[in-house]
Amino acid sequence: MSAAPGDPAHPEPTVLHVGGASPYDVVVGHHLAGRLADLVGDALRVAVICPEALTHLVDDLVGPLLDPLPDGMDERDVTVLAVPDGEEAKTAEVLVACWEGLGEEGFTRSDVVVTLGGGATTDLGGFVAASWLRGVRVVHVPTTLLAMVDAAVGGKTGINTSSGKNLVGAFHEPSGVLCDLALLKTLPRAELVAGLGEVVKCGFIADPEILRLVEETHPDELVPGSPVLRELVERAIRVKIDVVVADLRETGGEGGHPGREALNYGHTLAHAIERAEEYEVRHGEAVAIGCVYVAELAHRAGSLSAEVVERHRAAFRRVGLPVTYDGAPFDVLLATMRVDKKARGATLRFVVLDDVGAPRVLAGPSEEHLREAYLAIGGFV
Ligand SMILES: NC(=O)c1ccc[n+]([C@@H]2O[C@H](COP(=O)([O-])OP(=O)(O)OC[C@H]3O[C@@H](n4cnc5c(N)ncnc54)[C@H](O)[C@@H]3O)[C@@H](O)[C@H]2O)c1
Ligand SMILES: O=C(O)C(=O)C[C@@H](O)[C@H](O)[C@H](O)COP(=O)(O)O
Ligand SMILES: [Zn+2]
Repeated sequence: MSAAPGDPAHPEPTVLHVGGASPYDVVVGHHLAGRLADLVGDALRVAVICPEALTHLVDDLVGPLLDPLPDGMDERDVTVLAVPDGEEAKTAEVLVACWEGLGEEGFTRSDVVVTLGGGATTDLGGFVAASWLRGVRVVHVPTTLLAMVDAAVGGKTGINTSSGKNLVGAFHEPSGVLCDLALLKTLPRAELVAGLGEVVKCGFIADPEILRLVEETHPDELVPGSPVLRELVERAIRVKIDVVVADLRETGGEGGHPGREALNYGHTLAHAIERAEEYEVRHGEAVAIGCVYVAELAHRAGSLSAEVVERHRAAFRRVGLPVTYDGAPFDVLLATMRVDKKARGATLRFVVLDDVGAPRVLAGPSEEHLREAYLAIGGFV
């Protein structure tokens, strides 16, 4: 993450502004560590929440926070709170351990949490910041494609419980997000591909140009450093920003648009699959399966053409994501889907499409359609 100003191989950073009551910027570019100091400002204490496996990235990130110190500051304490990798970090036990860490440091309301990691880390670290002293500042430095295009933006934070995914959390917007594309170079291919699941999702719910790029680009070109990957990243972030600015707290959209729930496209089944697989399946992979499932459901409910259903299969497959699932009986998944956040009482609600870019909520689909759609993605009842 060392600074490389004016690097001719990389264009200037793109600054994407998120408006609203707590505005902030999402910066996309290369070698952005130098920008962290401005975001941290005059905080005396900084806690970096980071998976153990990525702590080697911390020195480059925090170096500019310590040298030079802001005018008038003669010391700054930087603490690293190392957390378990991936989904294992999103537990009540790890949350409590982070609170204890902040308590030991005497963390006050003017101090800042920095998250460095994938979406599991930004979800956990964001919730630590949301809950400590009822809310301290957080800056996200996402290190996976998925966290850059989705998890770090928009202020949804949380952890899992034994009943399911993200069932405890808060809306807590970051003070800034630094998407340093240089960090993606060490990301395993399977993790990059998982991030493309959320990118393709954004294509279906709001930006057909994303689909065109995916359909016309050879998948081998979707690598860190490629202009097309950068364009996909920026387009997906723009989709997310537009949605969260209009409906930060997921209270609903206007004119039939589902509002923020649109970003949950494919997630009702995806979260149930993740739980059934004890989080051994990547989130982005489960989202791909979940999107194909809900496309099949919409088709049966009479809203989506067979052609667009097949376009789902082709687009997710093209980037290397799964589009079938047969790991759990339908009733097991249905039981988990009943505690999805979009459900209301006994009524299941899904985000479906009438067409590309035209999402809406389907409430209370028939159990027959739910089962048929599961069979259509290779499942069993
Ligand atoms: N809050 C939101 O709006 C939101 C949106 C989407 C997803 N999510 C959540 O995000 C999580 C998934 O995030 P994810 O896909 O980033 O997974 P993740 O955080 O589990 O990271 C995946 C793996 O990549 C490794 N890794 C991360 N950065 C790396 C790098 N630069 N080089 C090498 N290895 C690296 C991690 O150590 C981990 O093993 C899920 O919990 C999901 O629910 C939240
Ligand atoms: O930001 C949102 O809103 C989303 O729904 C984005 C999803 O990609 C993300 O996985 C989110 O964490 C799901 O939220 P949840 O409310 O279903 O837990
Ligand atoms: Zn998601």
